Amino acid sequence: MAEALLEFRDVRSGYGEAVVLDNVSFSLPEGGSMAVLGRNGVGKTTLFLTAMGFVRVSRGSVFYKGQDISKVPSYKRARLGVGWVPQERDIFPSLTVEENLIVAARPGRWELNSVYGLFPRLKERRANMGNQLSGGEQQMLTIARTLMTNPGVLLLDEPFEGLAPIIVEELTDAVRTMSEREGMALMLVEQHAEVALRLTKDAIIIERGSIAHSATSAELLEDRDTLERYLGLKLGAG
Ligand SMILES: Nc1ncnc2c1ncn2[C@@H]1O[C@H](COP(=O)(O)OP(=O)(O)OP(=O)(O)O)[C@@H](O)[C@H]1O
Repeated sequence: MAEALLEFRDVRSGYGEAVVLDNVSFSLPEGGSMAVLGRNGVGKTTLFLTAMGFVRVSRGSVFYKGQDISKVPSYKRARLGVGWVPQERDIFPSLTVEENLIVAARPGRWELNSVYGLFPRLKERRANMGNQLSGGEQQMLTIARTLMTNPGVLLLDEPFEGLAPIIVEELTDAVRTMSEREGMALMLVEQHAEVALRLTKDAIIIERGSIAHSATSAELLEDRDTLERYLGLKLGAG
């Protein structure tokens, strides 16, 4: 079995006195990819915030590459390789695309050329200012900036939300290439279960702060009952 890259062991976390996640255990292997599914407000974003250390763990532990990082501050987790792509697009509006990428850069296999290879549209726009980009291009730049930090794992929080279908297609192609061809480990929070399941190897469904179901993504895609029970989804046949 591949070694665990990011692992939650019996994690409880939340805001102040409010417990949001409880009893959460999962293991993302090197090169793995995991969809995090669940209805609104069940704790998906909180799971990422807990992995990043923005939300405190009150029980259990978070491990990265075998190291207990439960008490490691967020900036150090980022430096260790936990790469967070927040829901809010995170770019510098008054820098060009290329400057946005360069300021994020840390040594590793992801550098300007390889990132432009993944996002040709950003190469075309490399001299444009951040604030001259469309929403979809800003989202690409947000992901690309995190890649430039050469993380060990990417945590993508609803990266396709509110984007035009054509852009979603470009972005899903990039995520697939990253994951399947480049072996980049990632976790993906996504409202559209079908999109997420087609991009990942494994999936967990969160319900009221705990993992209600876990399966391979391929299995879950076929498991209409489970998708309907936890996500209220009625997928068409095939
Ligand atoms: N800063 C905060 N302080 C207190 N409670 C919060 C805070 N952020 C989120 N919560 C609560 O934590 C719970 C889980 O929220 P979270 O954003 O993790 O859910 P989610 O599954 O990502 O939902 P969505 O799909 O709507 O983004 C919700 O009940 C929410 O109200």
